[in-house]
Amino acid sequence: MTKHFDYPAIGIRPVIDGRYGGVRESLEQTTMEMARAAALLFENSLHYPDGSAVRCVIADTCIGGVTEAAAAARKFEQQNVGLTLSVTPCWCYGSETMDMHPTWPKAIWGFNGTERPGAVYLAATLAAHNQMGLPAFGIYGHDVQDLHDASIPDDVQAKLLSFARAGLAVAMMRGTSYLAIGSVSMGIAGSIVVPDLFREYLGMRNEYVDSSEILRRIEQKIYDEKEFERALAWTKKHCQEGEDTNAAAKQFSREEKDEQWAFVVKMTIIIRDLMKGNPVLKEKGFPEEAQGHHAIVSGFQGQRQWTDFLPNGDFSEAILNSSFDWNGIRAPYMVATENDALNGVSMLFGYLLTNRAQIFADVRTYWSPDAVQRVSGWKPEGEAASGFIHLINSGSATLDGSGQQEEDGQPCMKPFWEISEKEAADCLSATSWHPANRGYFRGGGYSSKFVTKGGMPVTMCRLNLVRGIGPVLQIAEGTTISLPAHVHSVLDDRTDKTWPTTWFVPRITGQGNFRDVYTVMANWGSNHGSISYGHIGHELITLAAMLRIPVCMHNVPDERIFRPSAWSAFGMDAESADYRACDTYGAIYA
Ligand SMILES: C[C@H](O)[C@@H](O)[C@@H](O)C(=O)CO
Ligand SMILES: [Mn+2]
Repeated sequence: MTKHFDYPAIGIRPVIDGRYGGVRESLEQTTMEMARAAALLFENSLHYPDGSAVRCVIADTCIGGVTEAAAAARKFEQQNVGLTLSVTPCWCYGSETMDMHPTWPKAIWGFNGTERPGAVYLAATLAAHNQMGLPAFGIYGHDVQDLHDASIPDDVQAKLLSFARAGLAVAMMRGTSYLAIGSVSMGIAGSIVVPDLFREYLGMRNEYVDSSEILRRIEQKIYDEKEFERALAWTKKHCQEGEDTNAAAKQFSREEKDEQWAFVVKMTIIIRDLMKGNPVLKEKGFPEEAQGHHAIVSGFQGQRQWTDFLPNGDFSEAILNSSFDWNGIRAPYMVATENDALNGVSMLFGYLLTNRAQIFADVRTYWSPDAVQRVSGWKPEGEAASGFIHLINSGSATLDGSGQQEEDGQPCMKPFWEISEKEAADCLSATSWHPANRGYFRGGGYSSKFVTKGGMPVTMCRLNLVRGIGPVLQIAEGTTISLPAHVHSVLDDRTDKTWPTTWFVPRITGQGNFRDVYTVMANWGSNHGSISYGHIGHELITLAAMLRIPVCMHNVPDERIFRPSAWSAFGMDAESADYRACDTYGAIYA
């Protein structure tokens, strides 16, 4: 487990007018109070992936000039700060006080007052940031506040939190790894793992193990055997086996099926250990294996060499991506099926921004209203009136995606520490585990089947690599829907009905790639998408700007979009400005 101190902190820089003899003294307290208020907001609102409160580090003194700026930078380095917020209620000296760290995401909150001009410092210092190629986010309130008003207005809070969530995501992924287990799955471009992307844009490294490592660990019992017994008993009790839809001649015997259950449970423990390590392995004489690959996200190739003769990874991927297992309710592990690293990164973005488990899915079918009516006799209405998209893939969809958790009577997916025992149990009850379709998976295994409850606000995203541009991100906010039972059956049964299904309607704007539901699907850049609970498109946009990844398609309203101040110097067409700004600054770790 990561220790709390290992998570990066938010560094807070109280910036002040350096003139002693009256001005500085009169502002010391107000400035420090602003820093404390920001820290309190972060600590009370934001959590690390283990559920603990976010840590803030405030500079020891107000920063009135370069010496104090350097002292703050030194303190921040020592205390594992990963992003900074400068706050000030007054005029101070821009380039003399600014945060000049080359990679920390930065923001400045300039108090919108008029007794002293914090917003003037903000503008002056943003100009310095832009002149020096160190983009920073600018924050100041819409309404003028009185100098001693210590409250943080709602609009300022929203921007502070968006900045902090995205900045923490940047900081938390840096220094971790993507673990590829196996290689390229069925020619899927996203599983051609490109190390330059990880190193230059995300600050991550790539680890690679051959899938045979899983077999070795199974054969040589390199796993916690006690945990395995516990895990198997739990699985037998909580994971109900579903109908075997294979032709009778292709069905495995009961004995073979039971062996496969034991196999996939071991695989699950082993994939987790490969990612994170496990001290029990050291006690068993495997100190190297005990360390793990420091992986914040992984992918399992599976198809085809592995699944052509061994049980598939569906159980392992689904359980690891969920917020619960035989060890209770716990943080999900990000595991991409088909080793689609680009979708794995998309999941990681959604996860780090929300602390919620993610649904990995094929973006499989656009169902037009006419097609639905033709095959089911039902004319789609309400949210389904313009058609919908069938999201479905065996494996990596989190069981949290069944929608059995609730907030205010509505289905939702929660951070693990808010999930009740009953909600976890309900997700498991809503899921059946079917012997894998042997046409695809000759070696068997078990695929998770659930149908996502309608009514959840969700955001689908996907990172693509485009030769000549680099990475681009696409984002579609929308909602899950429920279909009338008979319509669901007709549509679902035409596909791989032993896989988890989510019916998704993106929010349509009538324009561009969001002209209609069909156009969203037609412009999706790959076979996969990652689906996060909530409408987090604006936070993905802020994160993408920090990483210098342009957003090629989104349906987020303008008023929610928050990018570094420099972006507005690239012109008034937001999309084109985003592309040129990302191109100008380049990957942050290049
Ligand atoms: C079983 C099949 O090979 C599926 O896994 C395939 O359609 C995909 O998921 C492609 O993304
Ligand atoms: Mn797929």
